[in-house]
Amino acid sequence: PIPPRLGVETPHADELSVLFNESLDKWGIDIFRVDQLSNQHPLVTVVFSIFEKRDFLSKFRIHPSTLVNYFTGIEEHYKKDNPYHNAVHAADVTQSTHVLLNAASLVNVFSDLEILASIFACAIHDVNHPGVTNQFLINTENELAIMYNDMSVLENHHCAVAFKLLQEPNCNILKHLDDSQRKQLRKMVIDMVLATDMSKHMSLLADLKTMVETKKVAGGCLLKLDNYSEKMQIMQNMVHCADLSNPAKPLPLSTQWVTRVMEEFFNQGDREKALGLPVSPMCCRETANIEKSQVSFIDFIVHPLWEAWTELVHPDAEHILSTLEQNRDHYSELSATREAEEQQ
Ligand SMILES: COc1ccc(-c2ccn(CCC(=O)N3CCOCC3)n2)cc1OC1CCCC1
Ligand SMILES: [Mg+2]
Ligand SMILES: [Zn+2]
Repeated sequence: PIPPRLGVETPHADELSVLFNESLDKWGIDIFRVDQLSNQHPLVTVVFSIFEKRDFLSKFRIHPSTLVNYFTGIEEHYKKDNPYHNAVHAADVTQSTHVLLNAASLVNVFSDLEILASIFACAIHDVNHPGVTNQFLINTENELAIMYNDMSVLENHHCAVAFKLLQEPNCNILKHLDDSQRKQLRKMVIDMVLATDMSKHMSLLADLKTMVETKKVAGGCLLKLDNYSEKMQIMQNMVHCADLSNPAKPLPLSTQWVTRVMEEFFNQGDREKALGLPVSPMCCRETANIEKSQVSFIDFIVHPLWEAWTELVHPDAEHILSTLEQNRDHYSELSATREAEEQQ
């Protein structure tokens, strides 16, 4: 049976293909509308449409139904009742990276295999996420923390689940890659997914800043990216930027992500309270200051990262950085009014 257009069966196929024709390559597509129009298959349809647009089915000889089978399996392994770490987040990070890859200054920097690896890594980067943080799994001596010795527990798990699923029948999308390509892709995907662990953030950003400095010296072009580690640094930072892109999206999208991540954090806080564990920062629904937390998250983590990325791909990400700065000011004003109200 040939798979449906857009990779999913939906009564809204026409509306969805119009949305993709207009916005698949755009920063700020309404990914929540993609979720609705795709009959709750946002990841399958986003991956299928990106693979088609980049001609990956023929380039890598992937049968459409193998692609649909595999990413349907991946999508099913994203927990639907996670408010934040669900298939919509995976679709969002995947589509965001697809847009970042189209930056003019990144043209001809990456091979098709590197682009395939980046898109694949985003699609699977949080698969089977349990809706709690690494620290929670470590503190509760969860079997995953035991399995991975407290090191990037979630990120190791996401990789393992994704590659195990490839071995299911009619799911091996890498079947027609040669051995060397498959080995390279596997290494690149692991390197990118493990770099989405927040504990790697500071070293990743430091490397990016160094690269931006050397690029400036080299007259502003991304030359000599022939060695693996420099190219991988860019790919890791690109996926990490996409993973931290919520505050840099148009405000109506950003606020929905804030609601979702806070609900997931508060659920964790409830569980920590019930277990008599200390409640993690920002996880207490009674005391958390949502707007204030967003302002510090942006000021200390997201803005420094996007500032460095914007310099690297100058001038292609200026609009993203300015959206981030506008959103930051919005949350800051909200936080000030809330504080003033609480004074009265
Ligand atoms: C929309 O808001 C957010 C969106 C994404 C993040 C975020 C942080 C780190 N990542 C990367 C994955 C990771 O390491 N996580 C996943 C989130 O939980 C912490 C471990 N993602 C944080 C966000 O807000 C902060 C958390 C509450 C207020 C400030
Ligand atoms: Mg993650
Ligand atoms: Zn993520």
